[in-house]
Amino acid sequence: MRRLPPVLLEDGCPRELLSLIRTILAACKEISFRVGQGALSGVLGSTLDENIQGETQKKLDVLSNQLLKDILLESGTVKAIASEEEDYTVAGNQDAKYIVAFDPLDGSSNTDINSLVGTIFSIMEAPAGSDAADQSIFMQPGHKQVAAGYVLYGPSTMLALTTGKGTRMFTLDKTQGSFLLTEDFATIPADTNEFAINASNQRHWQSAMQNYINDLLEGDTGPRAKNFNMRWIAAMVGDVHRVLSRGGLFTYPTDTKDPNKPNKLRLLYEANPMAMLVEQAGGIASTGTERIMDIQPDAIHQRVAVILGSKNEVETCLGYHK
Ligand SMILES: O=P(O)(O)OC[C@H]1O[C@](O)(COP(=O)(O)O)[C@@H](O)[C@@H]1O
Ligand SMILES: [Mg+2]
Ligand SMILES: [Mg+2]
Repeated sequence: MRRLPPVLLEDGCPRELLSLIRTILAACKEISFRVGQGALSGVLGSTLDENIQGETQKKLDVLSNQLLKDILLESGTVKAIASEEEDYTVAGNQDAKYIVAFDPLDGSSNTDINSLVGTIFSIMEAPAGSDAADQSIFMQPGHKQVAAGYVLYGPSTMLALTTGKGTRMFTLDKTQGSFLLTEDFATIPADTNEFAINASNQRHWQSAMQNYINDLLEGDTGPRAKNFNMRWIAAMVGDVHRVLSRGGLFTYPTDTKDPNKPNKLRLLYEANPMAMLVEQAGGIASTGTERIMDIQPDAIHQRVAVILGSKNEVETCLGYHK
């Protein structure tokens, strides 16, 4: 089985970008080890702190963030970082070419139940001549990403990665510490009979999503004339992994549950990297009204509605939003 560096070099991936990706993966291997140790690691449970978004930080959120931040900044491979767990961006090496936005631990409510979690990352070039300390260097639409990926800490630790040449899956061989290529070009089937949504929010959804989900639930006796299955992992990284593996529609739509927070998922380090992975595997990623990767961000922790996955099913869902 092939290791990651030769696979990426063959694609024409610049050495500086490869080096940055390997640095991120070095931190992820450490996170994988700590997550795998579970209760033995002493880092299950919550801290007494909240992040800038008002969410209680899990000990593993803080640890994962610290590992990624320290390794990235010490390596000199990155000009600046933005993280879910950092209030503001953090300046790195002024001379480095790339900037990285990451969700150090996605699905952190799953940590205490030994269920799926992962790290999501998005890499862009810093604008020429920009200042590493300038927060606005991250205000670029997702189509500017040069690479995106996640590491899923599941029964096996897997990396899904794209540098714009398709989406590939690697599996961490823990006996030698290398990510080995296990699926060359992931392809999301255009049709599906599986969807993922947190249905407990149903009464707060907008009418378009209400109508779409109602029609799915009516199964073969309704307008869709087929039965659908539902899954919800409560970790976007796990739900998107399933979509990349066997298709499906995943959505976290706009809702009115909390008027100050109409959307849940964050654009820079959740929606954009997942959108790039999904599009590179033949799927679609939209807010309901626009392509996620065309959104011009205006804040580091900006949130967006997400509807992604199998092309034909997402298009059907988008039809309800017109
Ligand atoms: O609590 P809910 O409504 O099930 O939300 C789950 C969603 O929240 C998230 O866990 C948010 O990510 P974090 O754990 O990084 O804050 C998504 O991964 C997931 O899709
Ligand atoms: Mg997350
Ligand atoms: Mg997180």
